[in-house]
Amino acid sequence: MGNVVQFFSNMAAPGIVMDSNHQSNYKLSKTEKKLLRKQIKARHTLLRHEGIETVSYATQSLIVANGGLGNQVSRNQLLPVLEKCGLVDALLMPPNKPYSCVRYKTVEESKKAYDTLNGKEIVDDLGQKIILYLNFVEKAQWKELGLQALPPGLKVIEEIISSEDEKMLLESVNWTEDTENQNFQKSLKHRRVKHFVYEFHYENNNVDKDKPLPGGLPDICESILEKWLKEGFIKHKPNQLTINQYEPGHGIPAHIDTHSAFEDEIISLSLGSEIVMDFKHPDGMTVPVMLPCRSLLVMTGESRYLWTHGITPRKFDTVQASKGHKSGIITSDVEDLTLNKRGIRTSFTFRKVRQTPCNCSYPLVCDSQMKETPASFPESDKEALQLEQDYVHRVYEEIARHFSSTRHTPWPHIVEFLKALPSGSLVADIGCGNGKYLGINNELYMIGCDHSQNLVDICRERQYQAFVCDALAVPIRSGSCDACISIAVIHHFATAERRVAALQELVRLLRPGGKALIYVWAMEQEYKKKKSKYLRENRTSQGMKEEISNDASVQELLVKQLPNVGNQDSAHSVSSINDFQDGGCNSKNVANSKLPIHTNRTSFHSQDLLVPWHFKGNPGKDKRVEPFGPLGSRDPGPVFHRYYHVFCEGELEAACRTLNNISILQSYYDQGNWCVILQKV
Ligand SMILES: O=C(O)CCC(=O)C(=O)O
Ligand SMILES: [Fe+2]
Ligand SMILES: [Zn+2]
Repeated sequence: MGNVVQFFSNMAAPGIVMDSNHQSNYKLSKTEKKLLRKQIKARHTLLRHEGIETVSYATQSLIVANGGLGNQVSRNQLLPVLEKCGLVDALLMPPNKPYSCVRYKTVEESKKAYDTLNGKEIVDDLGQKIILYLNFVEKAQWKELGLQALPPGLKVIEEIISSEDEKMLLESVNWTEDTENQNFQKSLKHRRVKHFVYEFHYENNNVDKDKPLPGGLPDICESILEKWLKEGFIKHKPNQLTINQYEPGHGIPAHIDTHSAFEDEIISLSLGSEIVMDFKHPDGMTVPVMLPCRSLLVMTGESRYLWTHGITPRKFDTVQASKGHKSGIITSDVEDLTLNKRGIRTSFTFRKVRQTPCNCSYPLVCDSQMKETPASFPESDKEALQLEQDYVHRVYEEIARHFSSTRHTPWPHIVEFLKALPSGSLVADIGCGNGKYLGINNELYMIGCDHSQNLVDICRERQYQAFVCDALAVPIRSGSCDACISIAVIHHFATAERRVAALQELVRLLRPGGKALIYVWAMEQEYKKKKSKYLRENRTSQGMKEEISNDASVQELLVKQLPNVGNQDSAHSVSSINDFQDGGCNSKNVANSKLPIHTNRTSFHSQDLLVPWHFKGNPGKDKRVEPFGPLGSRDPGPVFHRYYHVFCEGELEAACRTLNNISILQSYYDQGNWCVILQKV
């Protein structure tokens, strides 16, 4: 039970010398052979269960199997052992994992550790003996190691009930639909459902708290729940039950159980047959989890509130072939996968109906915390900042990994600019995102910054220099940069003053003669009779296409529009935008103070708007069959909205012209963007 894996049973083995380059010049003793076998087994287990690839040549970093927090080995115990072999640069100990990762200052030191610590016995926190097995890895990196973990807060408890209880529970379900006193039962397109105590309405994903159904929980459940509570498997007693029955080929669309309807802990008992349930993070990561027959799935915290869960309608599941792997994640180890024919699965999902609004830490997916008012046009600097925080900063933080996965092709004109800079130039990328321009020209010293910590983390994982900061206050000394780039950043500032301030900040960084390249999204998506790639349908073209492919699937969004409470005259920032204009755009956007939601792949109708970011699942595989999302949309992933101010022709140039000490070297249109190259004089 629990998800801690003990890699190997303990065995008494001496610390023998094993050279990583391998030793065929002498015969291994029986004990040495056994140790070698165990060490190789550790490599396989790391790969299969954790997706960690070890390497057969010496590097600075080692994975220490069995030396992990999940094995009750504390840092205090492990570090001194490791330090006997050399200077430890870093020791990563991921939570609940039966391994850790150590990086030495030099390869010599890590080789020494490999040679002397393999098979070494240490004593864990509970006084038990643990044997360490070490293997080299390319890099010590916790983020990468974490990819194959169960969603935080998720547990699968195997064999929670006996086969007799399982039989009894299955027999207690009366699926006949005729009697009056039947609990609310429906045959949905892709499964049968029955509710107890409160009906769950799939139309609005909520329960009617004032209208409990006649009869309570089935008696047999009452006693089982009491037992689980006593044994500590669950923290509170549920008061609602949904029974789902899935024939092979049935499924349930990916969804998050409505926050406002139920408390934190949601549990589901699997009966009759095992099944694979998919958990998805809004960033796009999917974790398939095997739910064995007679196991209890416990979803709490992040796994309950932020991740969606669902069962793909299909007749076979891809499962781990290796014996002994019952519950838990299905890894993508192609050598260990097989097909498993589904049987009829009946699940008992118990939940506790919530009486007070949810105050979880995931406001972006929490219906209790959703803003009553959609974003409106800012009427003060304070409101502008709030708008940027809610509709730019927070959103990028949440979507960072998914966003990054759609940002890989650098735009040619920007590459050209960077390649033309003299070698040795110091260049700052202000709003660097995932760092896709930071490695374009190795002759430059490039440094990136972004407001999103998660995006900066991605840059650092790629070995780029990046830090978190606000583009209005960049902690770089004035006049120190030979060049700056600002790609798709300035359009996220919500007032003309703030956009100018962001431009001013770029200029401040430049030395006299230094150049800045600025890109902003254009209001005109059709220019000189040519539609931008954003408007064009071609989904396979290269270049900037990938930048918008994610948004492209989104059609009109059904977003509640509030009555217009805005005061048109007060949108003073917009009039100042219009002061900059050379013409062409009008101030339509001021007519209504609430921000319109843009329909992706269509022309813009307003300069200030919200652009949806839609988490897209795996389309072929994961067809949704019932409306499940909060807005009745087909996609279960949350939709995030990013604020944009799209620039009219001449507007960026006009904004630049308000700055002192600059000259505009070039101004052009590039695939739906207005672009300026300016120089500090
Ligand atoms: O079948 C299951 O285990 C889960 C059912 C479920 O997620 C639900 O009814 O909300
Ligand atoms: Fe659910
Ligand atoms: Zn919530």
